[in-house]
Amino acid sequence: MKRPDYISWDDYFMGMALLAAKRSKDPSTQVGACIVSGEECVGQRPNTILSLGYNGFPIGCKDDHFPWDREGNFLDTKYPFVVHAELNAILNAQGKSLVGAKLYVALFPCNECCKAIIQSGINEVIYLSDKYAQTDVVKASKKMFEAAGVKLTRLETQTSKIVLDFNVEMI
Ligand SMILES: Nc1nc(=O)n([C@H]2C[C@H](O)[C@@H](COP(=O)(O)O)O2)cc1CO
Ligand SMILES: [Zn+2]
Repeated sequence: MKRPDYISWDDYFMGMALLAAKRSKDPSTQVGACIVSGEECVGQRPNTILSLGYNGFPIGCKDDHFPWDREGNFLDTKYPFVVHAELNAILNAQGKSLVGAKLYVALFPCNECCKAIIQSGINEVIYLSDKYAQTDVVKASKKMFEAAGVKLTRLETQTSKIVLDFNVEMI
């Protein structure tokens, strides 16, 4: 008989996004994104991970030379420099077609990532938290997603926690 407590596809892909977030050096907010092929992705089997990304500075912009601060003069903060998880995941796909793909991300995408998501052909965004729903950034995103016909799904996970234990001898 099969193991009953295996994780669902949705929890698996959101888990991958959360694991990617662990690579982020942002001291306050770590975000990860996972892009997965959908049923209608040409040349791809469904449920295949196409790309992953997390928030960080662009290649060559060293974490030791660029600021991670949230406050101060604009150029002394992370905001002009950081690449969001969603955009990094799209760019990390390195030209692979994302038409008809799904994007899993913990936090609802901002308006800038929203534009890149729409233009890349991703047609569904699955997220966990919409804690900035009241901001104009998220309102602008929703306006564009709706106009572009991108499906928005808040994920109700089947499991509340997944623990990774590197002590494989214990298995
Ligand atoms: N959807 C998102 N994806 C992201 O990768 N981020 C990143 C940008 C920053 O590095 C960090 C937010 O910083 P803070 O303002 O909470 O200290 O998370 C932020 C959002 C929210 O729109
Ligand atoms: Zn963004």
